[in-house]
Amino acid sequence: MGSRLRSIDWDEGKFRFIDQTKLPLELVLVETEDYKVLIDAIKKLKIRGAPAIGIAAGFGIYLGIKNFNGDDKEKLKVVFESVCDEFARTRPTAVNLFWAIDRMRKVFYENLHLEVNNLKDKLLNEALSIQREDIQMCRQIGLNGAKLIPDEAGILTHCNTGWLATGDYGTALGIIYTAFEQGKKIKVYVDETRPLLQGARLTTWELMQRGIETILITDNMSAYLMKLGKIDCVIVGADRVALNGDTANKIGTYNLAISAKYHNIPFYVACPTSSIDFNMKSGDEIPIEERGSDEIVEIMGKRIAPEGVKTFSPAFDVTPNHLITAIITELGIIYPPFEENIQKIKEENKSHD
Ligand SMILES: CSC[C@@H](O)[C@@H](O)C(=O)COP(=O)(O)O
Repeated sequence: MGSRLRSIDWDEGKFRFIDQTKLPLELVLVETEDYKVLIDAIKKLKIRGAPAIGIAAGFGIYLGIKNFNGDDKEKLKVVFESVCDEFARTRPTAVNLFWAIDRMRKVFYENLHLEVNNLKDKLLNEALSIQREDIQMCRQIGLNGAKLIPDEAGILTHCNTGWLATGDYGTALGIIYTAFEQGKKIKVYVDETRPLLQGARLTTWELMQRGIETILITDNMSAYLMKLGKIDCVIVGADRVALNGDTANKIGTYNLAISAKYHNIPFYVACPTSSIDFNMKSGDEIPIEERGSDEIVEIMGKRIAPEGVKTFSPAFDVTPNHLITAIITELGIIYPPFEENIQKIKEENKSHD
């Protein structure tokens, strides 16, 4: 473990994570060598946030084959593929999960000729690289995006995109942290983010620990705050960005983008390039996760709606590209026309393969 607490980490042969469902009331650390614990943690949002899910899947796939005995490669392939499938079925929207699974698969098949223990080592190294690269990408996103934050800005953010949701630092929150470290006096308005309250529980907790001025609002207050002139920019994260810039993020992001456009306020998306789905032409193709009715009819386990009420609970929405001012990545700030400029990033990515 490094000197600073991370939401997910690899510590002397064990995977360790903060159970985010318990925050901010309790800081519970879970240590495991069982990949099934990670599958359950991702499904239940104990580990959450697109980059964090991808990193967890990398380590989880390694743990899933770590105890494989013998040298029967055909059997090993079957176990490996079934573990990958289990991770792929946890949550459908964040592309970082599938990106990480693809990276683990590539390393597995490229090294299948090796002795099984060496192959396992290669997989662990790849998981560690995914984690290390995410931390570097977040740091760079922070530096790139902080340039867009004016001094004394009122910033509105949604859901949680901080160190809890990533390898470290965060994406949208990483930008806020960097601007703050640069001495900018900022105020951050945090949407509570129903149904699971990632804003109220997690983002406020992170920001207040850093001493940043934090103002919690309920999700239905944002348009009014914009009208009052309190918001200079909106910054959110992303679970999947399509080639044309359409962006899936936590449900409620689309409302914010519409309100921001109406009030002429810049609307920024911050994400690593691992959140860009270079195979998806537009946001219409992005699979949107639907979650159980319990998350709507209850708040923190307490029932608030009548028994038998029907619910609809999409976990994400898609913000169309024309509502987005810029997409801030580790490789730089992408402005419209997104189609053309994301294509350029794709070419750059290919040359790194
Ligand atoms: C850096 S995290 C970016 C996104 O994953 C985040 O904004 C978000 O929508 C998370 O949703 P969650 O359902 O909490 O995993």
